[in-house]
Amino acid sequence: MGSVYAARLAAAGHDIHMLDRSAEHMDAIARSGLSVSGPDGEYTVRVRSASTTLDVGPVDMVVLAVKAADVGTAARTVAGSLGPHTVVVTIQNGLGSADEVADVVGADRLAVGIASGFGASRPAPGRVHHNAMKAVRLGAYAGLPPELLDPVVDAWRAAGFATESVPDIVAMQWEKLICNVAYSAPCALTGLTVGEVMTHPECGPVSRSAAREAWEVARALGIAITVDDPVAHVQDFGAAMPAAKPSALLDVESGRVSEIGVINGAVPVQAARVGLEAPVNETLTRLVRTRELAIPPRSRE
Ligand SMILES: NC(=O)C1=CN([C@@H]2O[C@H](COP(=O)(O)OP(=O)(O)OC[C@H]3O[C@@H](n4cnc5c(N)ncnc54)[C@H](OP(=O)(O)O)[C@@H]3O)[C@@H](O)[C@H]2O)C=CC1
Ligand SMILES: CC(C)(CO)C(=O)C(=O)O
Repeated sequence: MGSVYAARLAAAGHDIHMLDRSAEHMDAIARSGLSVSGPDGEYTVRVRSASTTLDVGPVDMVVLAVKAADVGTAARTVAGSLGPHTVVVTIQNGLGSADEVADVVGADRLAVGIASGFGASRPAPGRVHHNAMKAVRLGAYAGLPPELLDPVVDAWRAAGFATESVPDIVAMQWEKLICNVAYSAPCALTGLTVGEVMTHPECGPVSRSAAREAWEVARALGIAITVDDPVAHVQDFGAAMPAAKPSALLDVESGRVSEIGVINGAVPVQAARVGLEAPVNETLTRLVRTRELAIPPRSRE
């Protein structure tokens, strides 16, 4: 996802410095540019730098596009690039990442993003693919003033993202969480794509129950989600990218630990806060973790 963001922002004329711990990906980009294929065809862009280390003074915006387990380390890594007016945008699925980033970079410079309907993957070093590109919603975590948030929103919009500034980031996160719980664990457990889960006679009902359950928990918590029908909500989401494999499935396929704990696993934790249970998401989470326990310890670090 970081490569998709970088490519579009670079194509819109921004100076982009990319940091990733994959030397192969960074070297390929530094050598031949970053190639993107997606709903609007294929293109290759040049970025200012692509490296496994970051040596850039204060920048206007830092985007953290790592998995939930890595946000703390990533936030500490970019400390040298933060000036008094640098906005940090952190974009993860699931719940809890923004709190961790706020502790490191400070709550008042933080914007929280939710990216929806991309289905992104990295087929080869220097190349990324995304199935669709529905929206990037951004909002202030706490005290980020509009004079710092608004130019960030404008820049994402001008780069071609359907970007909306959102006042209630918690509702935004739950609206996406309902979609993710429908596909993350069901796909990770079965190997099915998003579209296959939607129409599957056995797995489809499980996926819809997971979404319904998350929706009920959000309502019990008093979160101001604007979703009236959770099943229609997740079907609209899935219909835009039937061929996509959620990152939880990509992780399981490549022997990595997924974000299941902050996606399906977040639902029972949040349910307990209001005295509820969430057995569908709890069971799905335990089954994904069972698969993950078969991963050799080094990949789990
Ligand atoms: N993929 C998708 O379609 C979508 C994903 N999301 C969310 O976006 C977030 C990112 O997902 P995604 O792009 O798929 O994740 P990936 O794992 O594909 O990309 C993250 C990259 O960041 C690298 N990285 C992690 N920590 C550091 C660090 N400290 N310093 C430098 N590089 C680091 C990782 O390296 P390494 O491989 O070594 O770990 C990896 O190359 C997740 O929360 C995901 O749920 C949201 C919408 C769509
Ligand atoms: C593909 C999926 C379902 C998970 O990575 C996703 O979150 C998105 O593209 O919005």
